[in-house]
Amino acid sequence: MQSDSKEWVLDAETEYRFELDPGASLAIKLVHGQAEVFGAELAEGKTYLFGSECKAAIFTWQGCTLEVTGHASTEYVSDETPMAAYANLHIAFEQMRVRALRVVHGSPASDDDSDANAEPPRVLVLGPDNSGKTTICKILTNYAVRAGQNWSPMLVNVDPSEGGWAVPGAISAAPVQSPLPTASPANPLGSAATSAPTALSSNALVPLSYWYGHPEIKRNPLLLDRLIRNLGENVRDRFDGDPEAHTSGLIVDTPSSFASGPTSGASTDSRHSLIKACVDAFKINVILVVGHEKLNVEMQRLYGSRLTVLKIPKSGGVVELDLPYRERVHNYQLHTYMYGQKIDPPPGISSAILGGEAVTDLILSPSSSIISFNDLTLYRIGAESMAPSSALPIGAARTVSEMQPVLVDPASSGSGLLNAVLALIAPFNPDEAERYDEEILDLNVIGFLVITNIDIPNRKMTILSPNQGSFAGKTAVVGSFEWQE
Ligand SMILES: Nc1ncnc2c1ncn2[C@@H]1O[C@H](COP(=O)(O)OP(=O)(O)OP(=O)(O)O)[C@@H](O)[C@H]1O
Repeated sequence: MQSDSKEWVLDAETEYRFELDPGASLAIKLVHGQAEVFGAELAEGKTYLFGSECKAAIFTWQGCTLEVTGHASTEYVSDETPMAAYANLHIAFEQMRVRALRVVHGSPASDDDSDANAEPPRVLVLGPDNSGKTTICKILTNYAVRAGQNWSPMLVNVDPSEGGWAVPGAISAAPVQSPLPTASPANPLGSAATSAPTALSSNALVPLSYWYGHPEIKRNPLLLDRLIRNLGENVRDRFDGDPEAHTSGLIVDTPSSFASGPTSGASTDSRHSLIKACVDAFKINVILVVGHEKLNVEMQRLYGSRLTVLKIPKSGGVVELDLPYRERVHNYQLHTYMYGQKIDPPPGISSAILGGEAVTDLILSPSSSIISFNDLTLYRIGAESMAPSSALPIGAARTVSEMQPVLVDPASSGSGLLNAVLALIAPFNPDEAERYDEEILDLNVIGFLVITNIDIPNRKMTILSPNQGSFAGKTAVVGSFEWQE
């Protein structure tokens, strides 16, 4: 054992919780027994690295011994966890999947009458700030993937402040085939292949993303509503073409502002319409409300008659994340998107794995290219600062609607493009007759860029992107995220 390592012996159904300071890393080895990090099992004898201010827990059902090296700013063992309740939920969802698969295979109906309308679980997770929504989505997804039935549940993230697999500002969906690791808040849902084809990560996901561009939903709820519906339509298309994949179901992680209006500045109306957008778009049949009595009552009233609304316990381990922390996480996410993930192991640890991969496999080298202003067409959606429609005097019309794509001229000094994060958008419909004004809102993202320099006299700008390629003729959309190395 390393001299600065500590051994933790965990009883059955307890968890070791830790929090890391900026720059600190932690190496955890499962010495023996069984253990998992948010539903993903650890392999005995392997060392797992955590960094970038990660806050997480290693839970054990049967008991285990962990060897922990490095410095955690907070670490303790808790025997009060809601894991049994989450596991019961998983069992209920598993039964729904099995029943749905039986119907797809045309197997004879069992005694169970409900086979007639057997639907896989399509779950919406709601809850206030720091209730552990993302963690619950991850645990339920990981349990499904581990069930040994070849399930690949669709995990959907409609929280634009979170980033998920892409960069913050995007909402996305991906079918998950292998357990999602936890190593850093830079990729809370595991790593995606979008960042670069050279990312040889064996378990990289291929998410479908749409670009909202802002952290807060109140900025443009109409736009978010439309993007959620677009994402839902895409997911449904995928399911229609593959009824077996459909039986794995889906799990949707939402922003806290769907649950708690006043603090987030989101009106009750826009909260409710965004929840409804999710329920419609993903044909939700189960709503999970994490530890919030009032919201549970509200959801029961609105949806209780036609779908299952369940209140589930919040874990005492969930850490309150303040605004400066969230901003640092946005930076980690963008850095990871461009450069891959690098966590220096604590002294004395030479071989370790990061989220299931060898550390060196996760390093990328982005490309910086100078392009002409004419190469890339840039848009912003809606006017730059816009009061919600409801705040306009009655009868007043906007000159620019929330949904209108507005061309951005890099040559204008107030373009706000320096250091801006841009989403590169899939090509427009090649058939001119099929084109329409707001088409750009319905196109998915094919990559993200950052403008690192603007040279107005020479009409050129420098673009940082994960991989090389030409931008000529492409379209990108700017939001309110900025990033500087
Ligand atoms: N049992 C636990 N022990 C230690 N840390 C935990 C535990 N559960 C969750 N966390 C950590 O707490 C933080 C908040 O959790 P999570 O992101 O799941 O909450 P959320 O409700 O999705 O947050 P948001 O307010 O961003 O919507 C994360 O850093 C997560 O890793």
